[in-house]
Amino acid sequence: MGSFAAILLAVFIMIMRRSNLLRPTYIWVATTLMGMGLLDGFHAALEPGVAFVWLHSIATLIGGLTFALVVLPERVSRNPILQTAPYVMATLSVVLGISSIVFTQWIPNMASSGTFTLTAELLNIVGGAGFLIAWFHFAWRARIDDREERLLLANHCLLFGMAGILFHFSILWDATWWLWHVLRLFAYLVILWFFLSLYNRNAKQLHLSKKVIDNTSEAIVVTDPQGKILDINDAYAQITGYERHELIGGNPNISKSGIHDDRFYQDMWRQLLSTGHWSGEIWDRRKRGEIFPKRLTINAIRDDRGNTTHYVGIFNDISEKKSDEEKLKNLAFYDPLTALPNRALFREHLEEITSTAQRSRKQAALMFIDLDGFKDVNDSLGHAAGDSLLKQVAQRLHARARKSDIVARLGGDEFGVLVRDLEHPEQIGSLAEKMLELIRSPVTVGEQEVRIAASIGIAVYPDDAQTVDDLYKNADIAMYQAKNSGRNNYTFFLPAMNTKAVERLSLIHDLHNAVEENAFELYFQPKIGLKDQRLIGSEALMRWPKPGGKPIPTEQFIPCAEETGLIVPMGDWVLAEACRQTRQWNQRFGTQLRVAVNLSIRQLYKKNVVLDLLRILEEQAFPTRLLELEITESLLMDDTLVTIPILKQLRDHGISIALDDFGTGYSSLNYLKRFPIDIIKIDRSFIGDLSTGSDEAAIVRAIISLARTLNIKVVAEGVETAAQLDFLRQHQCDEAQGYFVGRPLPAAEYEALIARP
Ligand SMILES: Nc1nc2c(ncn2[C@@H]2O[C@H](COP(=O)(O)O[C@H]3[C@@H](O)[C@H](n4cnc5c(=O)[nH]c(N)nc54)O[C@@H]3COP(=O)(O)O)[C@@H](O)[C@H]2O)c(=O)[nH]1
Repeated sequence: MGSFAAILLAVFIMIMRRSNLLRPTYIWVATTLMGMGLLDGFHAALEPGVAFVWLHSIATLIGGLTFALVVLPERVSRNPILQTAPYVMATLSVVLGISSIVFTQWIPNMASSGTFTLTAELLNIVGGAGFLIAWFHFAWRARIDDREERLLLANHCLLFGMAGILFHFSILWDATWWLWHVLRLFAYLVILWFFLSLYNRNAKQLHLSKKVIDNTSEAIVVTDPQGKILDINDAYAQITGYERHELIGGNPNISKSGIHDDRFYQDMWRQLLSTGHWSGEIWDRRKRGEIFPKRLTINAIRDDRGNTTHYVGIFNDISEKKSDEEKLKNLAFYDPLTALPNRALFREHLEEITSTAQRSRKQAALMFIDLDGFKDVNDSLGHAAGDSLLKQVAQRLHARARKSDIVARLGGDEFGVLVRDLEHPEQIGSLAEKMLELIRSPVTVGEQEVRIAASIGIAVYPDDAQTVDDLYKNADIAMYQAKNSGRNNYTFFLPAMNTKAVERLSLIHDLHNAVEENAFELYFQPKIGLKDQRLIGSEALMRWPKPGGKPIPTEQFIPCAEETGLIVPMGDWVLAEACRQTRQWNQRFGTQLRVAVNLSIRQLYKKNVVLDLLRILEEQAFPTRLLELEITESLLMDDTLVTIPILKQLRDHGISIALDDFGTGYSSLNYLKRFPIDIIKIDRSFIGDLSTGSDEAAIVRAIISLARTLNIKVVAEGVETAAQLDFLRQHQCDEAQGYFVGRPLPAAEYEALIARP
């Protein structure tokens, strides 16, 4: 019965081995058991007698020797010749078993006169010793790993080993005969238990692995060496869109996208065959036709002899990752508002274009476009309006450029256009003209129509600069030149501009420092009432003294402060200081002197401008009725929808609004009645020649008379002579200001003037 069980077990083990449920070393155990079982079983086909002893004895010898081989160090037992040992032993067992039945006469007599022969004893002792060595090996190894498994094997070997040692006594008494049989039976049962528990454990593990594979989010496919699909997991079906039955037996190339050429797949197979591994990104096609990227790893599964038995492919759908990467790339290289390339990408293009232009000997041009008045739109209509304006300008520029040109947003209200393959620099001039025209045409922002302009600077490669940095710098310089020469135009870079640009940069730098260090001074230019020629107040004028040098002219630093926006903090300081000083004088001298302060467009377009101005007045305890704010004609006309309500509010609080440089701008007397203006300051260019019959005299007379009808006060600027003053008094001009009346004076000197009786 034991031997029958052993043969069954051996077959069972072989099956388990084939389905990879057992580790390779158990093939030794399986073949040994089969050999022993066969030999033990063959004795059933023989007459009771000596053959029994012979078959049992060689079964013990073969079993013991085979098990003993297990103890050999792995590097020895891996020897190909030794690998065949279990098969040799099993074959030997079959041959010996059959020949023992056929040639019974050859079976050596192994028992006589109630004892075993020496040969029989030796066969059993050697076999038993082999088992005991294996027992010791398994018991020892059980301390290190796979404790339960090895202990069962150890017990099995111990039982067979004891049976071998007890063999000598089995013939002596019935009890030892039974004991010998029971030991061998138990040995078979222990090994049966061992394999059953092993099978159970492995089956559970396999089940678990299958579950893990099926539930993993990565797609897994198993193929045979020829690439035929043997199995897939759920994720594979889900990602590819194919049903399981559509794939099993087929080839994974069913999902080929057609994006990769044959060479790609040939390289993949070459690497797979040589290294057993391939990993990379590949585009495949889902069942419904959609192409998707995946990160694929293929591994070859090899048997003990190194032959590939399967390929396992594992992949992730990386569409999302790819789109995230794309988004990141967009963030890094594209402006999110306008979707145009940003400064970084523009620079890359510039570098690439300049290098190709170098090779092809063609020219390339860089245009820097800076919007004029954008900040004012932003400040007055809000950032959403500013954004909408930028988007529309971007669209217009993009639509106008050629496909080969690059239009980019370089930051804020600054755009760049890169024109490649320039045949003649003149063609860039007409492009700039068209761009200016596009920017100039009205833009609808929300409910409102806005008009802006731009200044364009152009630098040509390689004529104007040989490096990208220099090209940038020179286009920038040209752009500032365009701004300085009146805006809304374009300027080509000229080498002479470089010096001016350096001066300008140094002025901006110094201006920043001056604002931080509060390095400005306030001068006061007296104004008199023409009726009684008494001092009625002053115009506060900013001065920037240079330590150890000449003061920096206002015409130089005021425009620069306007451009950089520094005029806002500077203007706030002027207002506060003018009010503080005038209040002090009024308190000290019991006067009601007024003060006029220039208001820049930047200040006017500042958010909360009214509240900020009122706060400053309150802080300085200065009455609003004594303050005049001077604005220029062009500022008033720039965006009447914005400026008029602000001026009205200021006026409602008692502040007078004076229209400065009157006559130099739009000069339409018609608008005067519509706008909230209290004072007109006739520009000094009209005061120069007031001789009888001159045009200027006629204009001045007309202005005074119109202002009277509109109930607007008139101040004449730039009065330099007594004759001019007389003329103005005769024609009932209200007030006068100019060098004849008094030059702009430092506070102390102006104070002396007030104190004069
Ligand atoms: N936003 C601000 N602008 C300011 C401020 N301070 C000055 N300015 C503006 O700078 C421009 C030049 O001003 P400035 O050099 O101070 O010249 C003023 C006077 O000195 C000059 N003036 C006065 N009388 C005469 C004269 O008889 N002849 C003559 N040739 N020049 C004279 O005129 C300037 C004042 O002009 P206006 O402002 O138009 O009344 C100038 O535009 C200033 O506005 C500031 O704090 N903020």
